[in-house]
Amino acid sequence: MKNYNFDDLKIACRDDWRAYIQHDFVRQLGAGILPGDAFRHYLQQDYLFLIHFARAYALAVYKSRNMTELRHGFEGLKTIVDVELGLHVDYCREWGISEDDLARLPEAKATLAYTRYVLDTGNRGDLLDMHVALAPCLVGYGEIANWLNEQNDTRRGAGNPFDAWIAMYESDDFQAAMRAEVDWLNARLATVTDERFDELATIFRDATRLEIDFWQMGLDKAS
Ligand SMILES: Cc1ncc(CN)c(N)n1
Repeated sequence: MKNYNFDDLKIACRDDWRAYIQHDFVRQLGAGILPGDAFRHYLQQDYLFLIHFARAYALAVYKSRNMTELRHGFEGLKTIVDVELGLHVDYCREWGISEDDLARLPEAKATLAYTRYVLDTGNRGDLLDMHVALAPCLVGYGEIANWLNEQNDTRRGAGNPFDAWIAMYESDDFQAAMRAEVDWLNARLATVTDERFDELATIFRDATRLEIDFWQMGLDKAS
């Protein structure tokens, strides 16, 4: 039995993980050339996405068996509600989308598919299944901000209309939440059997594929 860790999940779906982190939507956003309609559609759907993800963290809290697990789930819930959703609503306003607009939004199929997949995985499985399904979201966006900062094409500052988006995910708060999630997963994955790892890798791959669809939804809106 191998001593698994979070990197093994990424290696198990290497191509999908790369397609997610380095998606054209991400590249264009980093270069500041993403069409405004694509970003606006993404922002609107991401508001709905984040509400369901907050519910998924609440489910992780509910499924906790001790204080450590409960605190970990609660910290994830707080990051989404206090940090990400708060910034998101302000950011939407800057892009001409009011809270009333957000409250009336119809949910796109890609949003429905991804959020309900994660909630179903959490309902059906245990806390580890749930956190593995959540990981592409929390860890992926932190990694995307870091990856963008390493690319020559990425423009930072006032010349890039999406600069604040990158700043949100490179922020100390978000990066700390990402590291806490990886540490938590590393500790749990170290003790799983090969069969259990394969089950978890399937969940991780499916959630990653649904992230790719989410980016694509934004790009398709602009075409
Ligand atoms: C679709 C999606 N995935 C991930 C994140 C980062 N929490 C997000 N805001 N939206």
